[in-house]
Amino acid sequence: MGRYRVRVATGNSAFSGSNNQVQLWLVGLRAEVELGLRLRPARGQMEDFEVDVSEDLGPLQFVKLRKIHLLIKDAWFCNHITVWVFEQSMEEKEIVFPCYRWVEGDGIICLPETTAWMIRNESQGLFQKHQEEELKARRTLYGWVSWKKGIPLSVAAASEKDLPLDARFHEEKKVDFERTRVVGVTEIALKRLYTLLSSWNSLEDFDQIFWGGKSALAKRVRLSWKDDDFFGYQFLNGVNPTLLRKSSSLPTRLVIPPGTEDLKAQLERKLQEGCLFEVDFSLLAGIQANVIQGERQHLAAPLLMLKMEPDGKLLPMVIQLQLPGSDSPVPPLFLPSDPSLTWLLAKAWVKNSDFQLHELQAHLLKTHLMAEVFAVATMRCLPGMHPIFKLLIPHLRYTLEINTRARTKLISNGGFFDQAVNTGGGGHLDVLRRATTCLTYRSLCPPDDLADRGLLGVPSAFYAHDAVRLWDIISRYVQGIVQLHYLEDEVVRSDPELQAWCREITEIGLCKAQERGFPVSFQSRDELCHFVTMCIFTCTAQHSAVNQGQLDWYTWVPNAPCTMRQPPPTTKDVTLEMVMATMPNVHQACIQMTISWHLGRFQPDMVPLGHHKEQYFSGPGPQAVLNRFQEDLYTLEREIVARNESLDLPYEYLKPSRIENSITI
Ligand SMILES: CCCCC[C@H](O)/C=C/C=C\C=C\C=C\[C@@H](O)[C@@H](O)CCCC(=O)O
Ligand SMILES: [Fe+2]
Repeated sequence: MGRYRVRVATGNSAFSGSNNQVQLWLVGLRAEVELGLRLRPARGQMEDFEVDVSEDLGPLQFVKLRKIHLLIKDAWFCNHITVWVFEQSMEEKEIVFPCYRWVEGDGIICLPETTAWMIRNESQGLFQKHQEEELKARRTLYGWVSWKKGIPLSVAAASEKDLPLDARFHEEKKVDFERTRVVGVTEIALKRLYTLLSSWNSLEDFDQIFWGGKSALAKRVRLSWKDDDFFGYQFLNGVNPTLLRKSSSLPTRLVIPPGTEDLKAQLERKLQEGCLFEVDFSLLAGIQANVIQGERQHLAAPLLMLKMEPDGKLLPMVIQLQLPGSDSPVPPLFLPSDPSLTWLLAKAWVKNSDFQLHELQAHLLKTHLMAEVFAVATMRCLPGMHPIFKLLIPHLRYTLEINTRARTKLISNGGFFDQAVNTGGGGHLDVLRRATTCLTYRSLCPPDDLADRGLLGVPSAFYAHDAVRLWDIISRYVQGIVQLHYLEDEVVRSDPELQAWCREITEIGLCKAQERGFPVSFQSRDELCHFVTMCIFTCTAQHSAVNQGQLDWYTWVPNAPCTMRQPPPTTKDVTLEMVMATMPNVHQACIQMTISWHLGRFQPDMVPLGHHKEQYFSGPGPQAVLNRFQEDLYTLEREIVARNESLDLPYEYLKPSRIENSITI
């Protein structure tokens, strides 16, 4: 018995309130009571009321709530329920019941109090029963499907409309996304009209469509894209810093034609000096090129060799556009000393190939689709009261919807890839399949990946430096939360939901990825922390590193052509006509600009890394860990700002204030 003050907190997004009435119960260890209230929750409001309860409820464990509709069902977004207990001669005690979900229909929702997982064994099995019922319902809502064979599984939803309401964009995000899409389509139409009668036979003609959404750096790209150091810089700190690696030997595919022995000597000298680097696009070899409006597109599978200069500049040394074949002549090597248009076209082929592997491997597969596997497995295996659910859920916001939209708008039949990209038309799916076969756990963990690629400690590798710093900060945050809940390794080993989550990701979502280093169980807190750090890093920092740069590096189309309309050159005689006949046509270029702007622009409702408002945890321990996380991020922010002040090209993508807390675009 006692007096209780109850606070009902409703979400702030549009339509979060409800005209339906809400009924509440308090459930204690010894009894439960229906509060007899009928409130209509208002958007953005916290509504308090007090009740006297005659029964002895015992320690509160759940709040149950139900929305009652007479005529119209009006979904309610409940943030949380907070209860203060005033008991005889005891100070008031605050108990929080997190929700952060839509309450639909008229079923009863059960909210466990925030520390439930810690006391789950002292609750006469009530929490266990609740968890089982919750996961049974979640497995019905979140199903797996193989969208295309050979790539990670996705959420079972033919379009975003099929997703559960809790996985959907909130109104503000949806309106902004749709508005931007309409602006983009309109911009394409206007640019097509504007260029209907214009020439398209010089590289400057791309200026005719270079308006609309673009960044200051995009304008710099337009001026500097032909420069070799600007070209090399992008493999370290551009939109795709994931392919560059330090050479440990001359690549076997690099067949040196007769008469270019001095080139071989230069390469060997740089190799000996430890400053030879390479980017190998062999993954594209043999991929079927797209046919766009009846016009066959073309693909290459380049190898780029670069040298790291003492001043930190990365300069291209040689480009081989195709793999040598036993029954074909030795492929020509393109050099900086070649005629300028020849060398420019060779570099354009490298950047077109980089566009394919960036968007399909680095961006879609290694961030979006990985995050989707984490999201579906989390919803299917981890109950809301589980500490790893609470740790991860803020970093999974909106990902299922943006990925479902990608499958219906970008990589779908007739989508962006089919319309304007030379791997479109099915080749893009083969690239995804090949990339999936070489998707290793190590490649998703920067300390391992950058060590394997020889990029640790390289002064001008700003992505590498910032990625390792962020990994360490996120790792400390994860360890802080894990150590509060798992007091020894045995608790990890004996957590059935956690072990099921791990298996669901590796064996189901990633299609038996244990052969590629992914775990099928966690034997220690360290193993758990490493994996969860990888999840959060992938959903936040890594996506930021490969997403934001689309606006800067892809809107000046010649710098990263989305398609190539003529075959790669096989001689050094390249004319401007050949270059313009190869580069994307006006329509393809307009689509590239629009998509790059749509996907790379700053999201108006973005939540910066570590600054989600939802409070899934309570008590001083988790709050102290989160506070430390935010402090560490702020320290890194200041470090990056200071470093960037001395740079001609500041590297901004891993500034914590610019990293979104989940993958939403
Ligand atoms: C290929 C890599 C993409 C990674 C995922 C991406 O970030 C997800 C995006 C999801 C949906 C994007 C839709 C964009 C739609 C409009 O910009 C587009 O329709 C504009 C005009 C182009 C066209 O379709 O005609
Ligand atoms: Fe993205």
